Amino acid sequence: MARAIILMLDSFGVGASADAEDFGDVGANTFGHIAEACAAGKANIDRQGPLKLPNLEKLGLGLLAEESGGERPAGFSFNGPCQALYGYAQEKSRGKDTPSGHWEIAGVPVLFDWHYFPTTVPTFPADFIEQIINEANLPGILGDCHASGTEIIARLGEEHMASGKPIFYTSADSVLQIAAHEETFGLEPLLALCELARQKLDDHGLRVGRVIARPFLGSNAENFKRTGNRRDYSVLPPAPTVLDKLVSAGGEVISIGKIADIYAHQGITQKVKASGNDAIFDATLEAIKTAPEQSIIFPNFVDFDMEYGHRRNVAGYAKALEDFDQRLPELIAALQPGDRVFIAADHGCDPTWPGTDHTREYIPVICFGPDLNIAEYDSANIGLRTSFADIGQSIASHLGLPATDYGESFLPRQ
Ligand SMILES: O=P(O)(O)O[C@H]1O[C@H](CO)[C@@H](O)[C@H]1O
Ligand SMILES: [Mn+2]
Ligand SMILES: [Mn+2]
Repeated sequence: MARAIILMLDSFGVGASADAEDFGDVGANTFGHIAEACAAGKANIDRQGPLKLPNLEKLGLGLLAEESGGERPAGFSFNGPCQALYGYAQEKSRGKDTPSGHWEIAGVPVLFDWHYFPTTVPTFPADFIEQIINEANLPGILGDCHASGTEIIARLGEEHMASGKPIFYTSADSVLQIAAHEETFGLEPLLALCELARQKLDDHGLRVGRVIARPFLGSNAENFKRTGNRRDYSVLPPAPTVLDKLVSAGGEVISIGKIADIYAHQGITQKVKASGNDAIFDATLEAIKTAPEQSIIFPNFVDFDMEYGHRRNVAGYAKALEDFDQRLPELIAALQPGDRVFIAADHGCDPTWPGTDHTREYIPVICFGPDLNIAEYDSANIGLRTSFADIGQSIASHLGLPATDYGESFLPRQ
């Protein structure tokens, strides 16, 4: 039995990476700063005191974060021995966005430049917007600027409901986001509009990573809330990922949450819809119980990023981490011999950092399994990995798949 389970903690960075200066992120540290705030009593909403992640800590989280961030996060003191391989990885891809991080983890770094929209207003090309307005028969659009998604629906949501004009915005990532009310505008029209926008961007030769549908509900600025019906329209990864290689070899790739969207539905054999970290955890446990041999089970825990990192909500992020940690024993108990669990992230999103964007950071790399014998390694510490692709290459080795073009495996080839 050989299976791989990738627990993607979306945005859980462990310290500014060597190239953070290029991104204005020197000093960022998602994990380190959350731990620091908790230890200082500054994150006591729905939780209390120092950050407690005992299960992740036993897997080497504190030890690896000391190496990646320069000091042991506040409140973490476990010195091993660890029942896991632990290290940290630097991103080769040029962007600190979600697709770049995910694709690189699957063995395909993004070595081209995405198209980013300028911070000037309007931000989107006039001819592109004109075409969209004409073809979708819209009364116009709102926004056309850089914004935080929750802030812009509070600011423009009521005008949107009254006028029927959808809200177009972007961020420091290569994204075009369209927010619209799920009832007054309608979910299906919003999804159709996003598909049209995806097509037009591609026609214009604009290499925009994702068009994202952002439906919301509510009646006024005080109570607008985004729903779980978000959809991402991604371009295809530029080369076959380890997911594609497993599908070609007849295996199963089970997407849980937004994974399928991030890989543009390529290299995926089953899609499990789940929204919210807890539901995603439940779906992951279910897949672990039922997935056949030669499977990749791949959940993305998006709340860390979407609900807490971008919202700069330190206490919320800390609580979500503690909730995740508390459930890890359930997952460990469900594992079967031959399973390898990888805990990783796709970029940072330090909730103490200025702005609302991602931060260029190292990611944690933790690997364990019931029959992974750490004694066979010189050390459980696998140190600095020079690409996230080491994870994809290790999965290729473990599942006996053709090697990916990038990355060095830290697992033996089966
Ligand atoms: O502020 P919201 O809409 O959550 O946007 C965030 O979500 C986008 C996609 O993950 C990112 O580019 C980031 O800006
Ligand atoms: Mn992400
Ligand atoms: Mn994000």
